[in-house]
Amino acid sequence: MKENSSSVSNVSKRPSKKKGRGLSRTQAMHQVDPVRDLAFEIVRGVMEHRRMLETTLDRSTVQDGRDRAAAHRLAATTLRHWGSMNELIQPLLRKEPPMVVRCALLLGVAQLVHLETPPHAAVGTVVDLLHRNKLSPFSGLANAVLRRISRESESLQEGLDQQRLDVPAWLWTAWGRRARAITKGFYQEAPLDLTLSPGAAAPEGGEILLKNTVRFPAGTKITTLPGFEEGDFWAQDLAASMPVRLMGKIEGLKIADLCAAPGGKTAQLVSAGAQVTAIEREKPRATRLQENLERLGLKAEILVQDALSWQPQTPLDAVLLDAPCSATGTLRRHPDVLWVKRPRDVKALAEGQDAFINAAYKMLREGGMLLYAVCSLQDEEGPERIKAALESGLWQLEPFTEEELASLPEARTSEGFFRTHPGMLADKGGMDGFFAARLIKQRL
Ligand SMILES: C[S@@+](CC[C@H](N)C(=O)[O-])C[C@H]1O[C@@H](n2cnc3c(N)ncnc32)[C@H](O)[C@@H]1O
Repeated sequence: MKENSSSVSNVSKRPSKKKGRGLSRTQAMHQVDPVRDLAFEIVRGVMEHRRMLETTLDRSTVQDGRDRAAAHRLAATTLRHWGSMNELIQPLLRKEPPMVVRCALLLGVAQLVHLETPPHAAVGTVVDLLHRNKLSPFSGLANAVLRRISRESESLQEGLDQQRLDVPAWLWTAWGRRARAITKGFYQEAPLDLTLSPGAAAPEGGEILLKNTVRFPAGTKITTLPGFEEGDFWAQDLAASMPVRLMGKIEGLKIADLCAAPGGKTAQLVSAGAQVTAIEREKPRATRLQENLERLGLKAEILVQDALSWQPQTPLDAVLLDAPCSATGTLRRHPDVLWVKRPRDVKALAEGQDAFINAAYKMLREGGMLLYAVCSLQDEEGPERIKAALESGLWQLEPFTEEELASLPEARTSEGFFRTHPGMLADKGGMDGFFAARLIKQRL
């Protein structure tokens, strides 16, 4: 499957003008290629250290926005197709190369097989990358493997079950019958969905998906759209906009948004007329939430604290819990999640989600509503959490009705939960994976 990546295919290395002091001639010749260097760092971070892609990007000294975007795209493509590309090179290796070399090789394969980079550039830049990283002994191997792939990629790919290979076994099993559709969905780059501020007109050129949600093609920069500075909209995937919609009429209600930053759902709650307390534990993220609301001209009480230990002065009408989760629903944007998360992370997150549900119980008035949501595809973080909450006897499920989900009927489960995955709405560009359920507080 080819991905559209003019940015990477057009970026060639920039040979250094001057010889660096103390560098060998070869190193000096090949010292500047910020895109591949950053992509290499990102992929190594994920595969060697289980470090999230965004963490490496945040730490990077590469400033140029186009270089960062091209590096992100190259790294994301490599991570998305890691499993099948690994299988592709396997028969061409006589010995197992160290992981660092494998990262460089697969960056090359991604360029050849998925990004339409001209073979001489893909091979040459990987060889240079190895030289720059004191891995020159592997340059012959890279040359041989990548040249062979560039000549024979079609026949070498024959019979490979790409989708199956690109997903770690534990996730493939956990996704069950949804696995193929999910994988096909996450191969696509996510479009840009905007939620419109009350009364704002949609910027031209978008496709209206639902009331107040407009879709622009993948790669659209939100800051370049007219109306951004004026606060006419914010970025929010269609699926992510659904939990608040599913809270129904909330005008005038006292609501806490327990895990609030960067604030997409807080903005929806305030726009719908609720009195909102937004709680966020991380200070920098709370600052971002504040800035986002200011741009949109919306007001909420923002508290920087641990929602697990917060108690309102008077019981609340509703709580929105967009709980910390494995984020497997966001694989289109974050393919690193595939390789960073482990089954034990999901287990620990599920325990945390139960703790948040119990904390929410103490905040609500009797009959108050908990809207539970996670951007996860895992049963343990979705239906299983709700089943556990119901078994406690503290809650009653208020199923989402057919009318409430008339615009997305395939997202309604037989239990009355909301559940999406990246393969849904495929003809319009897909959507994130989300789970949501509505619980009502019962008397003890
Ligand atoms: C899934 S994100 C929330 C996205 C947000 N609801 C939105 O729509 O923009 C989870 C957030 O919860 C925050 N968080 C995690 N644990 C928390 C806690 N114990 N108390 C408050 N916030 C927490 C994280 O810092 C993160 O910003």
